[in-house]
Amino acid sequence: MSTPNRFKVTVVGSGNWGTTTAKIVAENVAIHTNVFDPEVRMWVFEEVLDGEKLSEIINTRHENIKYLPGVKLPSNLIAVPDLVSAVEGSQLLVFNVPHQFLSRICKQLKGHISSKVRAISCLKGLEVDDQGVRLLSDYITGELGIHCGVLSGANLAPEVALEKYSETTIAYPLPENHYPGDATGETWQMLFHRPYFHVRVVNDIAGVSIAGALKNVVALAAGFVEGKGWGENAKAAIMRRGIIEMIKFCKIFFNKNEIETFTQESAGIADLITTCAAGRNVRVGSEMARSGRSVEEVEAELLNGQSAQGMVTAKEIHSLLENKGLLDEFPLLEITYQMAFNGYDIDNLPAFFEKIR
Ligand SMILES: NC(=O)C1=CN([C@@H]2O[C@H](COP(=O)(O)OP(=O)(O)OC[C@H]3O[C@@H](n4cnc5c(N)ncnc54)[C@H](O)[C@@H]3O)[C@@H](O)[C@H]2O)C=CC1
Ligand SMILES: O=C(CO)COP(=O)(O)O
Repeated sequence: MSTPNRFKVTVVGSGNWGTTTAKIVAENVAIHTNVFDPEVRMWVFEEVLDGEKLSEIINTRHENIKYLPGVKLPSNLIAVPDLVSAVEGSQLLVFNVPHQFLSRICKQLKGHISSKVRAISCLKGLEVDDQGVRLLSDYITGELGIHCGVLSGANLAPEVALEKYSETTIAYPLPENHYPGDATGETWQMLFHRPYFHVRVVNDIAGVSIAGALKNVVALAAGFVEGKGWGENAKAAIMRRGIIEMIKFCKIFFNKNEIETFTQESAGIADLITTCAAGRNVRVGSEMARSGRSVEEVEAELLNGQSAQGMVTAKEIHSLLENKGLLDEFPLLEITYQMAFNGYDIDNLPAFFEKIR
C-alpha cells in the first residue's frame, strides 16, 4: 500500500453510538478535505425492516431509523452491508460495535487489512479468556495486526447525535512502526473534534479503556438501587465505591496508576456520572430491580436491539476475578454480578457493605 495522500475512513458498526460517531466523522471529513477522503463508509449489519434493507434506508433517506431514529445523517456517509467491501482501501478504521460481536467481525476481516492501517476502538468492554484480561484495542491489534487506540468518554449517543455539547477522550500513543504520513493523535482529533464534541488526546490507553468498560457494571448496580427506590444518596455510594474499584482494577491488572485519567478526563468519573444518570445500563438495571424481570425481557422492551454492555462485562469480570482468586478485592463488581445473574437480593446490599466497610 502506498502512503496515502488523504485518509479514507470506515466506521465498523452502525448501532446507536456507531451511527453517531459515523455522523461526526462524515461531518469532519467534509471540512478537512485536504486530510481525509470526503466519503465515509459505515458497515451495517444488514436487517430488513418492513420489507426494506436498513443499508438502503440509510443511503436513500439518510437516517438510521432503527438505531438512531430522527437524526439526519450527512449524505457523504455511505452504508455498506458487506464487511470486507466496507473496509477495502480505508487507511483509518473506527470500530464501534457491541463487544459480543467483535470476535466474529475480526475473524471476517483477518487477511483483508494492511498492517499500515490504523484504528480507534469506541467499544466499552474488556476481553477475558483463560489467559487473563485484555483491552479491546489490544484484542483488535492481536487479531488484525493493526495499531489501535481508543475513544471513550461521557458520551450518551442520543445527546451527541443531537449535537448537545459533550467531551471525550482519545488515547492514541504512536506505534513503534510509525511511518511518514502515518496517522497521529492529531489526525484522530481532527476526525472527531466538533464544536459540540470536544476531544482531548492522551496516552493512557488502559485507564481510558477500563473507565469505559467498568462504569457500565457500576451503572447496572446504580440501576438496581434506583429500581428499589433508594434514592440519589444510595446511587452516589455505589458510584463512590465503583470509582475506587475501577482505579484498583487498572492498577492490579495493567500495572497502571494514572489516577488523573479517571479524575481529569471525560473517560472516568464524568462518564460514570452520565451513565448512572441516563445510560441504558442504569435503565436496564433499574427496570430489572423494579419488575423482577430478566435482562433479556427488559432489553427487548426498552432497547429495541441495542444492548446494555454492563451485563456482558459483569460476567467476564466475575470469571476473571474468580480465576485469579480476587473476588474479595472487588466487592461491588462481584455483588453486581451476583445481583444480575444469581438472584442475589438487592436488599442485602447495605449488610454486605457493612461487612466489607
Ligand atoms: N450508545 C451509547 O450511548 C454509547 C455506546 N458506547 C459503546 O459503543 C459500543 C457500540 O454500541 P452501540 O453503537 O450503541 O450499539 P447498540 O447497542 O446500538 O447495538 C446495536 C448494534 O448491534 C448490531 N448487531 C446486532 N446483531 C448483530 C450481529 N449478530 N452481528 C453484528 N452486529 C450486530 C446492530 O446491527 C446494531 O448496529 C458498545 O461497546 C457501547 O458500550 C459508547 C459510548 C456511548
Ligand atoms: O457509554 C455511555 C455513555 O458514555 C452509554 O452508556 P450506556 O451504554 O449505559 O447507555
